[in-house]
Formats: sequence, structure tokens, C-alpha cells
Amino acid sequence: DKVGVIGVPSCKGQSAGGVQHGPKALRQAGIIDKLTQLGVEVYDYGDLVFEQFDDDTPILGLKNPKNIGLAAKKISDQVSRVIKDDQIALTLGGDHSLSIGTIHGHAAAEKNMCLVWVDAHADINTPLTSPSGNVHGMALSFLVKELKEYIPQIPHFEWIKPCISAKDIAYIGLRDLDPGELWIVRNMGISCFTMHEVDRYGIDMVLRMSMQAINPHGDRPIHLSFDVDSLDPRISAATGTPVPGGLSVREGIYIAEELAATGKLTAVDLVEVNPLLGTKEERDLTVYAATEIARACFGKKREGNIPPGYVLP
Ligand SMILES: N[C@@H](CC/C=C/[B-](O)(O)O)C(=O)O
Ligand SMILES: [Mn+2]
Ligand SMILES: [Mn+2]
Ligand SMILES: [Mn+2]
Repeated sequence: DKVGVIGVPSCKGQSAGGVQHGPKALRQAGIIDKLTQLGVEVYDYGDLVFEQFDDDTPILGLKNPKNIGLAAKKISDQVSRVIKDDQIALTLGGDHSLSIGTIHGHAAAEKNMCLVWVDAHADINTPLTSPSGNVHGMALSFLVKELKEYIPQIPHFEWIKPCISAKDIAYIGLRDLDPGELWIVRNMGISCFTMHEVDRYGIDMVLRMSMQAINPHGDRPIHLSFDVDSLDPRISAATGTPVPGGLSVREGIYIAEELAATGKLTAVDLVEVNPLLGTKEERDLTVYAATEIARACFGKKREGNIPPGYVLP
């Protein structure tokens, strides 16, 4: 496999300072080497640089429209280029608003892609339903075709073409939805496996049902958007919006192992690591969990791995 790593030091989609240092924290934890050790051909594109615009007043309550709209375009172009170069795009965040760009870029390169969104949150508030104006909680609303009529015109967001249908999305790990989001999930027919379903069916069955729903013939490129706050705060406390009762690191790794096994994983977002939050132990554990999810996405197996060409001595 060839993997293109893109750092996205974004933070304006939410209000906790520090998430822009997520890419650096993951790099300092050796994420690149850990992938290289798996025999993966890693192309590191470094971190995207975003021009900062201070004159960026909220529109309809949506915060930082100019900074986020312009950043998303850069992200979209970069992800699209990486995938067209036959590399799996691994985007290190940064806040979850970056997924506007990664999913848009993925769809530009692979229009038949489908999406697994692993998160405590649905991130599908529209600008009119958002309780906070934070775009990391709205990312999907600009991308889902069936929501087009509910999305007001936002300056610097005009270039975003809705590129995915509700039926092509599966949520895993949800446990903190706003009313508007639940209405959308229920009425647009998005496959949704909250922590209730994870408890009821177990993670394997949830994954099987997700794939049955969005990729029944196993022929569609898969986009995994992994928000570290999907994991339980006991193992992922260094994040802006922690919610108790999350996935265990084993469940997170299982999702990654199974999606890797399909051979169709084409883009991965690893977002919302905020190294300035929590104690040093909590930060190190959060970063460790995130790097283990990444390793599992690119072939690391708990049964072990045999290097190519290995011969028993
Ligand atoms: N639903 C809340 C929380 C959003 C959380 C976004 B996150 O999942 O990317 O952390 C909001 O809209 O403000
Ligand atoms: Mn979240
Ligand atoms: Mn999120
Ligand atoms: Mn988060």
C-alpha cells in the first residue's frame, strides 16, 4: 500500500485552543515510522499552511466562515491529488471541520466512495440547527445531497458541491446528538449505530451491518472519518468534546482492522487530538490510541505480521 500523509493543523471549527497541534503530536509520537515499519510506502506531504484571516465575522452564527471555507478548498485539492496518485490519503487533524475538504476531495477522485463516520457526535448540524456555530459539528451538512435545500448560502462555502448521499453513510459510536441532527439521521435514512447498538449487537455485527448498508458488494472505496472522541474519555481525554461511555481502544482497532481487510480503505481522517487538553498521561494515552488506530488502518494486526519474503530460519 501507498499512504499519503497530510497534516491539517486546523482549529477554527471549534473553540478549544490546541487542536491545531494535533498533527505535530501525532508526528512526535512516531506515526510516520510506525506506518513505514508495517511495510507501507509512506509519502509525507507535511502540514498544510493556511493563511489566517482576522476579518472573519460569523454568518448566521457560523464561526470563521472565511478561514474554514478557504482551508477546506485547499484540503479538498490536496486529498484529491493524493488519491489520484494512487495513495491512500491519511489526514491528521486538526478539528473535524477538515472533513468538509477530505470528503469533498475524496469524492472528486472516487465518486462512488462511501463513508464510515466514527464519532461520539453526528457532526451534521446545519448552520440553522447548530447550538454552537462551531463548524466541526456541521461538517457533513454541507456534503449530503439530501440536505441541500436546508443549507443557507455561506460566503466562501459556495464552491462545496454536495457529494455524498445519506444512504452512503454509516455512523458508529454516536452518543451525543442535537435534536436537528437526530431529525436528519431519522428522516434522511442514514445508517446509525450508536453506542446503544454497539452494546446490543457488539462491534463486529455493527461493522457487518454498516458494510451491508453502504458497501454491500464490497466494491466501493471507503472513507473512514475517525474522531478520537468516539473513544471512551478514559483512553482519549485530550480532545475538545469528550463524552463518557465511548468505544474501547479494542473496538476502535477492530473497526480499523476490518476496514483495512476490505482492501477498499481509500481515505482516513484522524481528528480532534488536542495535546493541550488533559494531563500529560491523558495526552500520551490519547495520542497512543490514535496511532494504534492508524496502524490498524494500514495493516497492523493483533495476531502479528509476517514481513514480506520472510523465511523461517
Ligand atoms: N453537536 C455539538 C458538538 C459538535 C462536536 C463536533 B466533533 O464531533 O467534531 O467534536 C455542536 O454541534 O456544537
Ligand atoms: Mn466528536
Ligand atoms: Mn467529530
Ligand atoms: Mn471532537
